[in-house]
Amino acid sequence: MAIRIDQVRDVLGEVLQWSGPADLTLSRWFRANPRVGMRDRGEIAEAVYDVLRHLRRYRQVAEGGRGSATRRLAVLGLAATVRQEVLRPALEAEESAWLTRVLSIDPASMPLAVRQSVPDWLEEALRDEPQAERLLASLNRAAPLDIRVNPMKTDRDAMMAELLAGAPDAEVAPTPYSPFGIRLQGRPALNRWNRFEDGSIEVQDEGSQLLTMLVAPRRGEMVIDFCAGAGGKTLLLGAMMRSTGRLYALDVSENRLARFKPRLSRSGLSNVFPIVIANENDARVKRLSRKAHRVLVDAPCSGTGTLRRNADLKWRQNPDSVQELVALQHSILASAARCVAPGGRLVYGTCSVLREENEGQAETFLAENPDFELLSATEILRAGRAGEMVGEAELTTPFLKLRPDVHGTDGFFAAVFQRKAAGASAALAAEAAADPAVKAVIAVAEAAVVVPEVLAEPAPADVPEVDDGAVVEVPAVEPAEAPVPDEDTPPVAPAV
Ligand SMILES: C[S@@+](CC[C@H](N)C(=O)[O-])C[C@H]1O[C@@H](n2cnc3c(N)ncnc32)[C@H](O)[C@@H]1O
Repeated sequence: MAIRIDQVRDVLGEVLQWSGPADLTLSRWFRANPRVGMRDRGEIAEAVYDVLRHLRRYRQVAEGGRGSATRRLAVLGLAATVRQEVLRPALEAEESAWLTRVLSIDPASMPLAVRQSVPDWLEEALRDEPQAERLLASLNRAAPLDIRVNPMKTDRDAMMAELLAGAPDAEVAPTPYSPFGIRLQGRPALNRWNRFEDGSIEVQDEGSQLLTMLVAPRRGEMVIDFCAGAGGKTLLLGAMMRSTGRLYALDVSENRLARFKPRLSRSGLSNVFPIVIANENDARVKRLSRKAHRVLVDAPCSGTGTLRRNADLKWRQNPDSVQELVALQHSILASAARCVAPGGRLVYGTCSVLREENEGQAETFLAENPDFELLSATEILRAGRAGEMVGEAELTTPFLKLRPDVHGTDGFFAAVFQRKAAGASAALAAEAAADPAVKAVIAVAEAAVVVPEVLAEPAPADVPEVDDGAVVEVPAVEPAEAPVPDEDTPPVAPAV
């Protein structure tokens, strides 16, 4: 344990420089210390993430201690994540007495922002949310691991049965809302499971799955995933389209799209076209003007909904960086909207819990784009297979608003817009009518918005057989080697 304290202190020394995302710094440290075993890595990571979650409170209570401030933080992180009888023998008597004193401080005596360890700007932004403290507390808890089955290759029941056969002690449950999700608690021993490798499953938070389901693409459509990143949502979109039609996966990041390619080849999809764009106004985007039935904007955002997994984000963001994101989101949304065919659907989503990135952005969009109208996200989910699972009280606004304390997902927001098919300005209508390609698209899009969602469709008979070939090692914690997760779901917590 004495070594463990030093290890956590060393990692914190690097992570608290804020030179990059904590998970990357941690990976770098593990690579530089290859003799640290898998179990030890897990313990180090847990203590480091605990400190990042509770940094402000720990710093305040640890102010009075002696010795290195980083060591004090390391001891507090370990006190929260390993058993006291393991930790205490590694502490000097004075340090142990200090720990006892510090642990007895009642958090209720502290201001909200200290108690819940958030910067003032974030507390101010969230204080008027319903049950604000409960929300903040839930963002400080470790998240379970959600995986999503690939409906092109298997189904949830089969995967759950297989999972339980391989790890009977695993705490496994279907996700409550998404029909594609499986939730794993704790650290199940699944590290010899080949289903990541054969594309049957992906790591993806249930909230991310639900956001994607709002797009509800249909077979044969033209769909654009405008901010596809490493393709977490693209893969589900492609499967919902049953590998038909055309799905353009756009992103400005060549690296992220490169990380998407191996996932895409595992997935069994042949309808996806990844395209690197220079920016949201790229000429290739302009060529897609009014052509798409469905466009998803999974916007770059503050990530404040994912603090359970990326606690460092709250310390690495500030009001100015959020403002920059808001401006970028506005510009991306404007360009993406131009790609939507009359009658087509535009879904704007974030993994943020900040109003200005969410409702604020949606309201501005509606004010600036009178040819779009807002659809009810709740109704769309009800029409899909998530329908019977979405309770009345849980999704009451026209937007999709998910929170860890209410839905058990990361914090997500989505707004669904539809470009008016009739009643669009005369100029737009004339332009559309003049283009036979667009005309065909309009007809399909108009049909698409009134028929039941693609999720309600029965699975086709030609679902490929599940390949139960070679078993591969899926290592824990090390993001460079772990299965690539959804962008919103970095692989920091439980090991698979
Ligand atoms: C939230 S992430 C996307 C996550 C991804 N959809 C997934 O589910 O895995 C936002 C993405 O937007 C991309 N991005 C940033 N600026 C952009 C722009 N101007 N146009 C298109 N994509 C952009 C980023 O590179 C990043 O991959």
